[in-house]
Amino acid sequence: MDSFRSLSVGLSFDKSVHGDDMKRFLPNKKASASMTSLSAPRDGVAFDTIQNHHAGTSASAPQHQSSSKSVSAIAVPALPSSLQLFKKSNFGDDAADSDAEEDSKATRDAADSVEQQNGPANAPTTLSRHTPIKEMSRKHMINIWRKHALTVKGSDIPAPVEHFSSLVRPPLNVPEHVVNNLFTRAHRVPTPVQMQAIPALIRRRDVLACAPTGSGKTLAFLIPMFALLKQPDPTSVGVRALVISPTMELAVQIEREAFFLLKGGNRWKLVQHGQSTKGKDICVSTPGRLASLIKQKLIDLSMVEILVFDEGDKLWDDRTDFLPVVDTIIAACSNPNKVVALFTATMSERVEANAMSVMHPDPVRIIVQGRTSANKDVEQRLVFCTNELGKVVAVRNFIREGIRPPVLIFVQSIERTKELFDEIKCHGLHVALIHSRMTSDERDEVVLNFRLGKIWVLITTELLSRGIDFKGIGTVINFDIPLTPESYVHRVGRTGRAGKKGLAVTFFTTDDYERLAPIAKIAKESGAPIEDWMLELKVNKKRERELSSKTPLRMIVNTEKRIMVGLQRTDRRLRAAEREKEAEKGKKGSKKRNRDDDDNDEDNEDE
Ligand SMILES: Nc1ncnc2c1ncn2[C@@H]1O[C@H](COP(=O)(O)OP(=O)(O)OP(=O)(O)O)[C@@H](O)[C@H]1O
Repeated sequence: MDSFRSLSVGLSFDKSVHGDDMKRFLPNKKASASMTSLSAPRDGVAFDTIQNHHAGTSASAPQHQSSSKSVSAIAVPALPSSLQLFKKSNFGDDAADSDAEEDSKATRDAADSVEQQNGPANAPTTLSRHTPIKEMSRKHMINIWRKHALTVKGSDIPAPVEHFSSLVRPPLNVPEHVVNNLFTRAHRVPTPVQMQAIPALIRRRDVLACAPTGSGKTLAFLIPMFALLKQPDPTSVGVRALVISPTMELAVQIEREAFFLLKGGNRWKLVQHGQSTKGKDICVSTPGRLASLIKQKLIDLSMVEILVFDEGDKLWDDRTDFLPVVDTIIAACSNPNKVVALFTATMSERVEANAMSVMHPDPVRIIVQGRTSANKDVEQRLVFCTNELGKVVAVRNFIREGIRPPVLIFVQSIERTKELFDEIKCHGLHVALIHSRMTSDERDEVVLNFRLGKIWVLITTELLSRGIDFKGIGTVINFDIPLTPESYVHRVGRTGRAGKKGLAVTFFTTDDYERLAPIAKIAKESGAPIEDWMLELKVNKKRERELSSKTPLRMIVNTEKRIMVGLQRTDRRLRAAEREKEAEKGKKGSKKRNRDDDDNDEDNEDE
């Protein structure tokens, strides 16, 4: 942690270049308040999660306990009826569109009101006052799919949803508070993956969805989760919805989104680590944490009604260590009627087949754009650097010429996060590093500070390559070229999120040529101007597989460390040479002694 304390040094960004970006980081009370709320529940709101025992920060825990005695419930009052967005009896799509301005004002008022109240939870919402959604013709469905580059497979596919206001209407019946909350964020129109995945899951169909990074997959499974669960069930013996994510950081982020959606609803409960799961509704966790809870019999998954694998290709990839753990979890989710869903931005056919083996027959398969395609809102550049030192020079040049902060830099190993941190920290940047060997408290602190804009440049490993939604990341730099095309898609997808534009720069040297072609292909397909020679550097499939699991050896990028390691190596070589010399001398000495002995023997024989 000492390294992080050195980060609050002055900035050296050019204000004329970064004026707009810097404004984002000026103290913003509203943003700070919402940041604080991630770990510190607001008035009248208490929520526990399986992860927040470590996310939570020492400051949050005592507040939490003092605000609620039985610390495991969200207790937010529903909106007063005068502020309900859905008070109109006929809240159709057209009406919603024309009332857009009015709604957003009412929604802001409603949100403010929720913040201020601290009363008991409301009675269940009545949904019958909404008119049912009209049936959609097959032709209209196909038009929507075409318009949004959606490929949808499966039989009897539920009609896509074109506006969030339709969600409250039968047969979807999403709780009103969920939709109210979407409107407070000005989310009115679903993204393509949401359009199709939400109705499919609500109709209890298993779903396999592959859609670009930053296209709203989290809400695509959380919204139907609330519709499927309908009401909190304090009598349930175990959790009813389970979301599995590959990293703790992502699990915490998903919980935050769930927390956002359940505001204003009834007393939904999220599981806290170590607590009994009795009477709890939702659990978001990593496979490792879950497996350990299952082993200790601290979690009952037999009641799970909806099981979601976020970043599912990582969890279902048989080249990773997750698969046996995932098997244990699936075995524990013994309810045969559960709905199973997998969401990702990159899905190979092998992963799809693996996942389908635990789903009901005929799941709805949704692919937006392609199986491994980069987000088109990200401007992608592949930059040749002569060698490792050339990469350091290139990073410095980027910073000097005016980088768009916040910036995320990916390297291939934990060691290299430290090396690069030491190499660029002297440039007066608010720079930090994060990797999986840090404690969860340290990681939380870095992530929070990055979110708050206190850290401008964050150096990381694959740990943050997937799922993490940092608002406003302007630039991603692949300092070390990713090992796989999938990793490339996820890494560059940390920018250009939710319709915003971003820049992703990938450095490569002559040593990286074998890895370049598939990445260049993805960049080209998403509109980057890629030179043909890069696409022609193909390797065969076998070699491609080898490369994907082999981290290349690279020269140390930190000058001090390189000199030190170089000196140590020279020292070791000198000592080895000396030892060899000594050994040689010893050998010669003993040969001579042997010869002398032989001579003596001969002398003796002569005698
Ligand atoms: N319908 C919507 N309209 C506008 N913004 C949205 C909508 N749905 C989600 N968002 C926003 O888009 C951003 C990205 O969403 P999310 O993190 O779910 O993306 P993702 O598809 O899961 O990305 P990744 O593949 O990287 O995990 C979030 O900030 C979210 O609030």
